[in-house]
Amino acid sequence: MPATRLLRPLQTATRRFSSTATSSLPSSVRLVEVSARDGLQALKNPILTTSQKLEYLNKLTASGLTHIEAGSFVNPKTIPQMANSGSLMGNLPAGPLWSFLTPNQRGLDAFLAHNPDLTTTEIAVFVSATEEFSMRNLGRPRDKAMADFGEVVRKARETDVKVRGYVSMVIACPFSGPTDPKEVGDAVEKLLGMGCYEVSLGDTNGFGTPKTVRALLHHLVKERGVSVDKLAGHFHDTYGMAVANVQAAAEEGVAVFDGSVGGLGGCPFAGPGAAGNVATEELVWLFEKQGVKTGVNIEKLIEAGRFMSGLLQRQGESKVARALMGKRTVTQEEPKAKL
Ligand SMILES: CC(C)(COP(=O)([O-])OP(=O)([O-])OC[C@H]1O[C@@H](n2cnc3c(N)ncnc32)[C@H](O)[C@@H]1OP(=O)([O-])[O-])[C@@H](O)C(=O)NCCC(=O)NCCSC(=O)C[C@@](C)(O)CC(=O)[O-]
Repeated sequence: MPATRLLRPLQTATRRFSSTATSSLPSSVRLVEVSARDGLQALKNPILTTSQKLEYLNKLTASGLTHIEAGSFVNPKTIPQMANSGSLMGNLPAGPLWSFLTPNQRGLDAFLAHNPDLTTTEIAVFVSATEEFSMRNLGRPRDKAMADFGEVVRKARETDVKVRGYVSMVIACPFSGPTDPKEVGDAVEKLLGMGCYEVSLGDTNGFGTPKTVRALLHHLVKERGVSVDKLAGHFHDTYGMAVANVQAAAEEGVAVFDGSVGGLGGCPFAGPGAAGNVATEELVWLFEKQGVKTGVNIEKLIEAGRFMSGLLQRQGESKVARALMGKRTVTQEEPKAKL
């Protein structure tokens, strides 16, 4: 067969792929930085002081991030790293929206007791799509957790507190296997119905693949009519699939993604080996290289990651940060590329 005939289908396929991939991505995304909560919560030591955390949060703010989870009002005996979350309030830098995880009414009361500026702070509530993880993470069955959070959100909304929602184990659960997308849909609808402005879909153990992520979003958006504007992606990178899953979700219309600088973290109740979120550096690189605006300066973000690595005395997991710090990406055009 002549070479031109062999090339033609390939060129057509490439054209089709490029136009689909770029046209279906949003023009900008909002990144929600969770390293100061999800990233740190599993670490028993070193426990970071309030001033160390504030210095880190200032560096994150300087990078241009506009939405940052700063801490949680949870049991300090099980999550000692979050015990000083309240002391951050009042000293948070101007600019971002600051989020605090609250597991119950007591968490909301503690949040309010620290006189938060309600124009720049919010709480986040969290449920599980699976019964087993609900018991481990919240000590309550799903129905009870949802009913309790219904009251928390009602009271929060009465006092004009914005509430973000999370659903964990949206793809699969290490304790019960694959998650039925209908369970996720039920939880998402209940959280939105009670007054959460957005629900972040937690692939807590990183079991997702682009195929399962697309199937979940298809169920939520196409079959149940959930507005994609109300959804965020929260992908852990346990199996190295998080970037691929983010790309798939973005192509399905999701435009809000949680990330953790340096890929720090993991839920302490999600079983052994639960890894951190997709590194925020990877999110910035992935999107900016495809012309999708993040508003984040990657060099300043990497500087924040270096600072955190120094505090924790451990290397970050971000390949992008490592490449840019070590200038391993050197190609003909890369050194001149503006990031
Ligand atoms: C789940 C509860 C609240 C059970 O709290 P409970 O139902 O109230 O249970 P309890 O009454 O048996 O209380 C247990 C202990 O927690 C204390 N307590 C209770 N509530 C509070 C509070 N608000 N602030 C401070 N202390 C609290 C309470 O005082 C008691 O202390 P003790 O008497 O044993 O000394 C508690 O065990 C807890 O705070 N656990 C930590 C949960 C947590 O932080 N999980 C990780 C975050 S979720 C996550 O990472 C997933 C996510 C969001 O990232 C998305 C994803 O990746 O999928």
